[in-house]
Amino acid sequence: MSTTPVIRIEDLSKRFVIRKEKSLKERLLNFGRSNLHKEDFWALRDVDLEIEAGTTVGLVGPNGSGKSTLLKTIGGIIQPTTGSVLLRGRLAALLELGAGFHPDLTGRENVYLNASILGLSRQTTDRYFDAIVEFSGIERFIDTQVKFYSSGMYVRLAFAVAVHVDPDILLVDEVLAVGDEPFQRKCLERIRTFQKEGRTIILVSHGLDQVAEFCDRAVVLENGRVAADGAPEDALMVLRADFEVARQADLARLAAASPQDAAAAARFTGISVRSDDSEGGRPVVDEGETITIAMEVRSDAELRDWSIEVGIATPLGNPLFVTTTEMLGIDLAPLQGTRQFTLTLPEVHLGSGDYAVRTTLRSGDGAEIHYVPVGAQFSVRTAGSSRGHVFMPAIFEAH
Ligand SMILES: Nc1ncnc2c1ncn2[C@@H]1O[C@H](COP(=O)(O)OP(=O)(O)OP(=O)(O)O)[C@@H](O)[C@H]1O
Repeated sequence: MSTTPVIRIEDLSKRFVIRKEKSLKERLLNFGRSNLHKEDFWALRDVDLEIEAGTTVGLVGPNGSGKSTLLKTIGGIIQPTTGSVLLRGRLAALLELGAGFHPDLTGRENVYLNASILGLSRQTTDRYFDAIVEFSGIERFIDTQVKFYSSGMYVRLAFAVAVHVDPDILLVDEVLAVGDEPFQRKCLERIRTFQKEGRTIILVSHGLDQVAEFCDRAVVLENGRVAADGAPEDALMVLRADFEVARQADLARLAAASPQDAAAAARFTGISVRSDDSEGGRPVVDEGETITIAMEVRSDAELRDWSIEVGIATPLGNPLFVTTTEMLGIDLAPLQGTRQFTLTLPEVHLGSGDYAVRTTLRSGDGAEIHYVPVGAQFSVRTAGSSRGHVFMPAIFEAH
């Protein structure tokens, strides 16, 4: 695989001007002038990215963080306010539903129009036409105006065109999600083929597991800026942690609306992993050895009939192990104030890698009182005789 950048984004920013209705007071004060006032909104700020040929990059982030704006800027559909995008090679893009299709033209006419915009001659498109229609699976509607298409039919045809025009770079926004399951699977298979052929793909997705599975790299956008960029596992961990911060802030806001409940709410006030060894500040345990998870819980009001759940998850948040005080047959005494607890796992049989400890406080009916998805992290070291999240001794013999 070559390491030449095929996309170079430098210092890219995009400003939108939003027009808002003025309040009644503002209207009275500005009598006679427009009822709208303008506000600048920066959808992208100082984005620098270099994307190497042959990589699949997942663009992730909360709603409104600028993913589609970045993809459209790369696709040349919107112009940046500052900065530049340099591309090497033919680009095909699947952006907003309907982008690139003319509603009054038929599917057939749109295939030719689209292909010619992407630089294909009529003869070349003639050659690909049947394959495009077959891939799309909408033969019956190919001579219908696309304004009568369902959103799924739109995407089927648009994806079919995009993958048949021999692009070096493929941009795919969330649109694939509107296709039905068999079609999505077909698209993902095609994307895999593209990867093997060394093409470059940028994929916007809210499916973080999908990004982890398909992408070599993930870029996290938050408020128009790059918040993390790197191996999917690391970048997605940043995003998940930020989602959790936002969720806790939401909970805090809700709690602030009823301060009595907030003060009374029980919560974890400390979670750590103890082991004999550490690397770069992170506890490390050798396979087969012991770790101890220490927790501190605080409740200002008396907490009765409650339990603690402790889990171990991969950096991407997939749970591997869960136990609860209930499962362990332990009845926790009522709690008022602060108390410490430990859970000891005398033999850790995980594979090499990093893990997160997640903890949940639950009331007697199982309802969640406080959930901490990444309370602490630790690494496991093995002899290196296997890969995967579970460690098992392996003996190989010739007979
Ligand atoms: N044409 C426009 N005019 C004004 N504001 C816009 C325009 N296009 C996008 N925005 C704003 O820019 C921000 C980023 O939008 P964008 O669609 O890029 O986000 P996104 O990360 O793709 O979100 P989602 O996950 O919801 O699809 C949003 O706040 C959006 O309202």
